[in-house]
Amino acid sequence: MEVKSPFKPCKAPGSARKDPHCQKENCSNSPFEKRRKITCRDTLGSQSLSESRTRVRLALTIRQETSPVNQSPKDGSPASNVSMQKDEDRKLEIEDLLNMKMSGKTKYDFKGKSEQMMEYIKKLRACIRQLQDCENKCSEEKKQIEDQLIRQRKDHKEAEAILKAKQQELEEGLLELRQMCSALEVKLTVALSEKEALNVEKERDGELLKALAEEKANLLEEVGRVQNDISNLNQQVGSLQDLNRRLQEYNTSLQQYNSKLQKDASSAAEAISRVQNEKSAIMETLSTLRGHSAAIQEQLDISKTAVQDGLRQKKDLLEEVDRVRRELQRVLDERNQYCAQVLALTEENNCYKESTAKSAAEMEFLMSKAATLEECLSSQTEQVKELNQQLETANKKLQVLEAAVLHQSTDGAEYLMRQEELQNRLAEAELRLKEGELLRRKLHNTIQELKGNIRVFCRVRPLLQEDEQCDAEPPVVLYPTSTELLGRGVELFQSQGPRYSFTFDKVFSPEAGQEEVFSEISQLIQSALDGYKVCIFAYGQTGSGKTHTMLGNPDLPDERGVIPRSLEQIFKSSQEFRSKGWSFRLQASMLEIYNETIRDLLSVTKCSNTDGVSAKQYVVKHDQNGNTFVSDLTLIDVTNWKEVSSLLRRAAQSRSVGKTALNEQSSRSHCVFTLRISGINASTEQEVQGVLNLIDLAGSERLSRSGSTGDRLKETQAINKSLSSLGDVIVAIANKDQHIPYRNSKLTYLLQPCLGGDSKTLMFVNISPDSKSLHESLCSLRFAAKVNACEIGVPRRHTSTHL
Ligand SMILES: Nc1ncnc2c1ncn2[C@@H]1O[C@H](COP(=O)(O)OP(=O)(O)OP(=O)(O)O)[C@@H](O)[C@H]1O
Repeated sequence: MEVKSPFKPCKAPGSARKDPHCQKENCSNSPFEKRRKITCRDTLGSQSLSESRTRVRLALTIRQETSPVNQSPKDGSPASNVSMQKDEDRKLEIEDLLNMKMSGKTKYDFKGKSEQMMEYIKKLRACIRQLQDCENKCSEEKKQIEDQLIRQRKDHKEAEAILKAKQQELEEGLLELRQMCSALEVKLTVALSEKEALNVEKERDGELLKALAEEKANLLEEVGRVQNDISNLNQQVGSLQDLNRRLQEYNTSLQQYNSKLQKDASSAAEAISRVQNEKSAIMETLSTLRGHSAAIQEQLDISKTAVQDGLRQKKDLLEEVDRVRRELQRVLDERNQYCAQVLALTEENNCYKESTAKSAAEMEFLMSKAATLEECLSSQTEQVKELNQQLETANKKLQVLEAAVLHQSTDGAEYLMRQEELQNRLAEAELRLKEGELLRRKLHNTIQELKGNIRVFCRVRPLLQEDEQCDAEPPVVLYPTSTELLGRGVELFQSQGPRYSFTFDKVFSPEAGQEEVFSEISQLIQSALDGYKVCIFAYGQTGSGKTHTMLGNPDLPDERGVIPRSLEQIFKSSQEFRSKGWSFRLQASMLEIYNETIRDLLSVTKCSNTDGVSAKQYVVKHDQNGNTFVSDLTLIDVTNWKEVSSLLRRAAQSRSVGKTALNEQSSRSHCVFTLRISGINASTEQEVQGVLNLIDLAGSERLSRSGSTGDRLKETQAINKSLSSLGDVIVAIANKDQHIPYRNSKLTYLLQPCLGGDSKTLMFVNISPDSKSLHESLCSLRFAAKVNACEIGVPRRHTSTHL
């Protein structure tokens, strides 16, 4: 049975209202469309009632789902609860409506069923209206929600903008923080490097502390020894009191002697200054005289050329006079001839006159001839007169010239006399100068003898390699400029560290050249010729310039060191002394002490075994006169520098050198050059015996700094041992100990007469200005200061006279 729907039928599927949310045509998903479809089908009566019910149920369900009231059931407000209740009731109502069954009185009670159906349709319509109302409400609610959504989006956008601004602010803050962070990192690295530097400093301080502790221990030992000595001395006090009285008497006499010596010294100093003043005055006079002499010499030269010109003129005039004389003679001869002819003619004329018989023509002819001859004679006479006049003038000229020559000669003689006089004065001044020099030398020796100290010169070498020069550290060596310390003081310091000041007899800065250094010691070298023992040694760390100072470069005149210059001076002076009757014999020897073994550097035979150890056992001996000998050592007579130069070259080839961390070519041994000087004066029979010892010691650096291993380590240990023995000897001498440990090393035993005896000793302490060598330089300067304070014996001249 078909049920006719009261609703208008659907026209066509295409004319159906479209769901604004759905793009597809005939989309059946929207609740509105679903509901309309249900209506259409009911109207058409093509669908079953149960299907219509299902559709209404579905529409109801969807409505419930899309209802904003149903979307927030949990908000718990009373209004929402009431609406939910209403919805629930409506749903139940609709459910009941949908479940309702059409039933007639009979199976064919269509009327009853139709009425029921109408009723049912009415209810359904009411339902639909309600649903439409609901839907309208829903769309209103939706609109509200959309407005709300727009507002919320706007709020969201604003919030987003605020957040963005905040984010930007935060990013800027972050950037700032990052910059701060990097600055802090830089600060941190600086702080770390400072910390490292402080650690290094601390380590150095630790080393210093260690050295001080060692020194302290030594001092404590010393104190113990001194205390022992004191107790011994206390025991001896009784016996010494007696001695003391006698010593006091002796002391007074010594004091008197001392004051006398001091007076002598002051008078000697005065005499020196006087002599120096005199010397400078003499030098001035000498230079003036030299100026005069040069001017006179010039004048003399001019006079000599004038005299020579005069003589030449005189010679010319004499030649002229001779020539005129010869001419005169010739004219006179001619005149005589003419006179004779005239006489003969006159005689003839007389004869003719006597014999008048002859023809008048002949007579006339003869008369005319006589007249011509007379004319000729008169002209000849005039010529003679003229020539005589010329002769007279020439003679006068000659006289004038002779007078001029005579005058010039007297002037020349005068000049010569003056020159001779000046030369005599010059010779006299030079003699006085030499005498002054001799006196000065004598006084210098006296002062040095009175002083009785080992003299110490400090030499600071220039910065060498590029890395030394590019060192960022400021200089570590300073030279005080106060009048008192100028040229004598030296200071070591490190930035923010303490300052160490030292004073020596002379301090040479890096600018001082080899000549300047030698000029300060030339007097000392000279005293070797006067019969003294002279010892000069160079001490310092490796690479500080010991070899440069002692030897230098013998092939370059400006670079020659102490050894070549000393020998040149000795050769020159010994030649000069020859004129005073002196003749000298000079013998050179050279040895090195390597690993506590002596090696002869001038030996021509190769006498060392494979280890470089000499097969010969060289033994050091001292005789009663304090002379030192080394057995089997080669002694070579030398007479000039050339010979010495070849010896030095030979020795250099035999020397033990090696490479250390501090010097490419390091001397690994102590090298001793000795010149024995024996002089004899034939006229006075006086003899002198001098010795010149020039020593280049091996480097004094610590083991750790030398970077030595293996053989080098052994060498360094041997070097350190001998140098520390040298220190012990010096300390013992300074302390005036009864026992001086000379025998502790070959070096000290060899130098015994120089250190404790009667020789003149000078020590060069060489230091490097490099900041890395500061500690080594400090050790060297401390050692040198100890040496400077050390009083040794009074130097003695070794002379003898055979009468
Ligand atoms: N006063 C100076 N002027 C210029 N150069 C110098 C000076 N002193 C030293 N030198 C140079 O320094 C370098 C090292 O010097 P030298 O070899 O004399 O040192 P050293 O103390 O003898 O070393 P070592 O103990 O290792 O033999 C050399 O190249 C030398 O020419």
